[in-house]
Amino acid sequence: MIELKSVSKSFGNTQAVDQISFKVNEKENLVLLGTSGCGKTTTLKMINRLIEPDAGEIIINGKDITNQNPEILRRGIGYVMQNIGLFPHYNIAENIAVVPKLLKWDKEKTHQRIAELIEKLHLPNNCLKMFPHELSGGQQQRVGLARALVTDPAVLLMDEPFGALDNVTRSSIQAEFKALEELKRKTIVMVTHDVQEAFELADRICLMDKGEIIQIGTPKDLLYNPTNDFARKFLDGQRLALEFKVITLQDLWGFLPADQISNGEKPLDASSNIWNAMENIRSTSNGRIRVSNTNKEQKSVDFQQLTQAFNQYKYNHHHE
Ligand SMILES: Nc1ncnc2c1ncn2[C@@H]1O[C@H](COP(=O)(O)OP(=O)(O)OP(=O)(O)O)[C@@H](O)[C@H]1O
Repeated sequence: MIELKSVSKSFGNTQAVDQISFKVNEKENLVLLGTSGCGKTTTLKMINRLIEPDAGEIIINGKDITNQNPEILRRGIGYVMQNIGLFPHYNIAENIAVVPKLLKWDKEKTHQRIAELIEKLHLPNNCLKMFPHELSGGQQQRVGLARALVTDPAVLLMDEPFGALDNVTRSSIQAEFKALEELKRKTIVMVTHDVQEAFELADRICLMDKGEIIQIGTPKDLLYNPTNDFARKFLDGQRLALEFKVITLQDLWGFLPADQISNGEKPLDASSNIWNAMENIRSTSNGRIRVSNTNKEQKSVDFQQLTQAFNQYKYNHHHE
C-alpha cells in the first residue's frame, strides 16, 4: 500500500533521513518511534510531499507519488499535525470542513459527515460554532482527528497525535482511538517518541535513530528479539510495563488454571492484554474475571493466577 525505497533527505549538513526503506500494508498501523531529531517527522512529511525527498522512491497504491499533483495526493491522505494545528480564527465546523470545501461537497453532505464524526469522536454537539481556544486540549485533538477523517481517506498520517495531552487524557483517547471502527479500515503511519504509546497502538514499530532504521517489527519482536544494543537499550526501564501491553490472556491460556466458573464474574475477552486484565480484576468486587477465548472456552482468573501464568510464560519464552 505504501512503500518507501531508499529515501533520503538532508537539510544543509544534517542528514535527516538516510536511505530508509519500508512497506506499510493495507489497514496496518506502522508507528515511527525514536528520540527527538531522528527523522520521524521528515519521513512522515515526505509521504504527503510536504517535504520532497532528495533521493529514493515513495509509492502509494502502486503509483510513484512524485508523478502526482501534490494537492490531489494530499486530498487522499488524512494528516493529523503535531500540536493539533487547528485554524484559530475558524470555528470547529469550519476547521473540519476545510477539505470538503476544497472538494466542493454540497452543504448537506458536509453537515451530515461532520455530525457523524462529532458523535463518533465524542465531541459535544454544541462545539461546532465554537473556536478552538474554547475547547480543551483533548477536544481540540479530536477535532484535528475529525478534520483528517472527514473525507474518509484510505491513508492517515499522524504526527505525535497525542503529544499535546496530559497522561490521563492521552490514555483515554488512545483507548478510543484503538476502538474506532473508522480507523481500523485505514492504513496509518504514526510518529511518536513515546515507547508506551507505540506499543499500545502499533501493529508494527519502525525504530529509528539518526535518520536510519534500526529495526522494524511487531511490538513482540522489538521486546523479545531486538536487533542490537540500541534497540535493547531503547526499551530498558520499561520492559515490564511493555510486556503487560504486548502479552495477551490468550498467550497465557495454557498456564491459566481451569477453575470452576461462578456467576457474577466480570467477562473479558482473551485478546485483552495483561494490563487490561489487571485493571479489570482491580475493579471487580470479588477480584476475579471470566476470560473467554475464540474457542468459546472460559476460565476464571484472579490476580495471583494471572501473575503466576505470566511468570511461567516468561520463563518458557526465555528458555525456548
Ligand atoms: N526544515 C528544516 N531545516 C533544517 N533542518 C531540519 C529541518 N527539518 C528537520 N531538520 C533537522 O532534521 C533532523 C530530523 O528532524 P525531524 O523533525 O524529522 O526529527 P523528529 O524525529 O521528527 O524529531 P521531533 O520528534 O523532535 O520532531 C533534525 O536534526 C532536525 O533538526
